[in-house]
Amino acid sequence: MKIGIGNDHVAVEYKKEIKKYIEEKYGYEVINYGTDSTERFNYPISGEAVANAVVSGEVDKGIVICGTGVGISLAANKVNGIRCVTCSEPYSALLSRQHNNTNMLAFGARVVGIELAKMIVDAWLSGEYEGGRHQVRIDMLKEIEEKQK
Ligand SMILES: O=C(CO)[C@H](O)[C@H](O)COP(=O)(O)O
Repeated sequence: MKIGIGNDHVAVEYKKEIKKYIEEKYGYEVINYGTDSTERFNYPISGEAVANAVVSGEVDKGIVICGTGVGISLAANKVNGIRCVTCSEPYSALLSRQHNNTNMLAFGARVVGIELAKMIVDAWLSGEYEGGRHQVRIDMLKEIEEKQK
């Protein structure tokens, strides 16, 4: 499993800790698409970079972090094929995998403490898409994307 990770200037140390956590706990390869500098860095750059890596298959899933998780998830969700959830608790993270087949997770370094963020990551990584009745809704999301082309 390969995970792409991205962040802005707000979440540099936070990103490093989440990256290390996933590598050590799961043994997954975590590829960094974010900034390692605390100089102001515009979140759409890394949101789009991780999203492109997910849709191209360069990585299997993506995790993106900014101050609130909002801006960077908006950027990711602009890329066709991305379903990025912004979470501040584990329940939605898990259900977003089971029902919405999310391929990216976002959270806010200014919102969610690092230990809660690890619980959100655990819930999200453990969730398996259930398909069935949910697939028609995923197909409808795809249709919305197609209509925009
Ligand atoms: O949360 C964010 C986007 O949703 C950004 O991290 C936040 O807007 C950055 O703010 P500033 O430039 O004041 O550090």
